[in-house]
Amino acid sequence: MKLVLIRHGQSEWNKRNLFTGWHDVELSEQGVAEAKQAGTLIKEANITFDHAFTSVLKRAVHTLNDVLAESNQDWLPVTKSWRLNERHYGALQGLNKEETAVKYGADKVLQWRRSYDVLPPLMLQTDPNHPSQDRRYQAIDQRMLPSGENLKVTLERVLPYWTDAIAPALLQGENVIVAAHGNSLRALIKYLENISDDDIMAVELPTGTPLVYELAADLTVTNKYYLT
Ligand SMILES: O=C(O)[C@H](O)COP(=O)(O)O
Repeated sequence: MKLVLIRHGQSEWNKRNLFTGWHDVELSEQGVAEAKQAGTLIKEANITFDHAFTSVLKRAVHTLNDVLAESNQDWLPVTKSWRLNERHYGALQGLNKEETAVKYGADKVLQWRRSYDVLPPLMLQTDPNHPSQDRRYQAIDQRMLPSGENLKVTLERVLPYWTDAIAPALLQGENVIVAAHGNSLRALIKYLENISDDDIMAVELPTGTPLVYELAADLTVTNKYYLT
């Protein structure tokens, strides 16, 4: 069976080079075009799905909608979960990445962005943008609400969703698409390909580009390629 991972198309905040995390921004015009193109590529490759998964953030949800529309699979059952959200970027959310590098140093910012286990600076629970203020997240155990996540913490909350929701669909022989985010997908890729904590630092995912995994019956990866 096939597992297709797709990072959302370019968002308005990708375009402005802002740390985004759980902030809910729309796709840019270019991002919509990328999502539609991804759908066309999936159609041309004759890939059909049995189930789709996405996050509760509109840049991923809308990317999935465009992909399904362009590949004529609008009818597909879709399941959304906060566990597929982008990593929470803590107090960095809304800041410009380049300006932050000038202020705190490029090395520090690289560490915040790509190290496996360094946490970004904390977002306080009293912040009006903290997820505890958002209806979508009220069902989450308050102790799990992040104040800033590194890739390790992101993997720890993505993995139960893989095990409980995505893997069971694949194990039934279903083809699955997951439309999510740069870092929630990097976490999944680290797990799927057994990539080390050091090597995952260099793994980057382009926006709006379907990544196809062909999986054996036990879900080991037998082949991997981008549709471009
Ligand atoms: O949340 C963000 O800012 C981006 O979607 C991913 O950012 P990164 O490339 O800094 O991890």
